[in-house]
Amino acid sequence: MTDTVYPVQVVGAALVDSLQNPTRILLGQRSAPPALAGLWEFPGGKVEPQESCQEALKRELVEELGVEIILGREISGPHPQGWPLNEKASMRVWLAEIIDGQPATLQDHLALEWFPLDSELLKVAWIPANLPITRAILSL
Ligand SMILES: Nc1nc2c([nH]c(=O)n2[C@H]2C[C@H](O)[C@@H](COP(=O)(O)OP(=O)(O)OP(=O)(O)O)O2)c(=O)[nH]1
Repeated sequence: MTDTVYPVQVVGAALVDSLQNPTRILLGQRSAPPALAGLWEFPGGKVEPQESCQEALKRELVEELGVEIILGREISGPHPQGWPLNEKASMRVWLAEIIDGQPATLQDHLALEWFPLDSELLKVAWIPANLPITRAILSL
C-alpha cells in the first residue's frame, strides 16, 4: 500500500482543548456533499498546490472556523500520506489547539461541537473513514 500515491492530499485537525492535557475534541458536522452531509469530521480540507500540509491545515482552520491554531504531534497513519479515505484521497491528521479566535461555522459546517475524549467518541456519526483515526487518537 505504501507504493500507492493518492492524488488528493487532505489534512485534518484533531482540535483538542489542551495539547498538554487533552480532555475534549472539537468536531465539525459537514454540510456537503449530500453523501457526507450531517456526518462528523476533523476540520480541515484539501492541500493546494505549492502549500505544505501544515500550512494548508492552518489556512483551512482560519477559513472554516475563524481560528488560529498551533499544531502538536501528527497522528501517523498507515501510509506516508496518512489515513486513506478512498481510492483518490488520503488524510494527514495533527493534534492542534486554538491560540486565537472563537470557533464559528463560517464555511462547510452545519455545527461545531466539543466531544469528550473517551470511548463514546467511537459512537459519533463519523465519516466512516475516520473511525480508525479516532481509535488512534483515543489510544494516545
Ligand atoms: N476535512 C475533512 N475531510 C474529510 C474527513 N474525512 C474524510 O473522509 N474527508 C473527505 C471529505 C472530502 O471528500 C475530502 C476533503 O474535502 P473538503 O471538501 O473538506 O476540502 P476543501 O475544504 O478543501 O473543499 P473543496 O476543495 O472541496 O472546495 O476528504 C475529515 O475528517 N475532514
